[in-house]
Amino acid sequence: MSALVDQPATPLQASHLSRRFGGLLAVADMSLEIRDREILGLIGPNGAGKSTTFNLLSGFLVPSGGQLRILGRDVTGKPPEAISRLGLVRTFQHGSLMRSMSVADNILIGAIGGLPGGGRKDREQRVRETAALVGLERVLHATAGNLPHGMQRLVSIAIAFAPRPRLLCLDEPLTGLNQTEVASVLDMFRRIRDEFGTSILLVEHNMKAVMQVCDRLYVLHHGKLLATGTPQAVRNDPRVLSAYLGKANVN
Ligand SMILES: Nc1ncnc2c1ncn2[C@@H]1O[C@H](COP(=O)(O)OP(=O)(O)OP(=O)(O)O)[C@@H](O)[C@H]1O
Repeated sequence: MSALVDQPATPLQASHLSRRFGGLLAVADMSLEIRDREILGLIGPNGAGKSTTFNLLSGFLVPSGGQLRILGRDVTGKPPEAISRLGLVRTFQHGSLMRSMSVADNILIGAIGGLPGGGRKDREQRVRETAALVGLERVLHATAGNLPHGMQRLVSIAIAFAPRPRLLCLDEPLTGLNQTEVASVLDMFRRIRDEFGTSILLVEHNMKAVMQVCDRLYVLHHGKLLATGTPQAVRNDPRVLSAYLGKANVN
């Protein structure tokens, strides 16, 4: 029997990524991977390099050095559309919805990308299923921009998840949500991981939520990787505690 057994490719692998802005090295020698079916958190104090890393991983910034692979393919320097075609979809910190359109039409925009050969019925079904998953089924026909802030956040997540990406990258999705909303969004993330096999990357400042929902964490500090591991391991890492001291409480 052959010893070479096909291994499923790692969804995302970044090796020694760096990014310079003029004289500032915002991200240096960043190596990380996002594994199958995991919720991965990217955390660190303000200015640590989280957004820059997130933009490098989704193709919105071209790296100054290093390599990026999605599902085993080298996509270093490729534009965001090429990366999203391979199954990585991202959201934006300030939301990514069309305010004057209905919730259903917003989700439809996301669904179309994931159902290139699908007909109207397939798309409508995808919109309904996605709305039900994120808890928007009762406001499908409302104008997105008229919804309360928490629901608008859900619309952004629904648009991103409608094409059923392999990798869902969420930029501060919990900002402005109350405790009840946070709890239900965390449950939704777990369902997306468990029922759809999607890997989720979270950049998030809400430490309590990150510690609850993430399988693994990468901690950045001054543009470099400071620590990685389970929330439990990271929480007890003296280097992490010292990086956060006086800034935010990692617990
Ligand atoms: N477009 C840019 N031009 C110049 N400097 C930049 C640019 N984007 C980010 N930086 C700098 O790079 C460093 C890392 O910034 P980045 O936004 O990635 O950090 P962050 O961890 O996301 O911070 P925050 O938690 O405050 O959002 C900072 O010093 C920032 O000022």
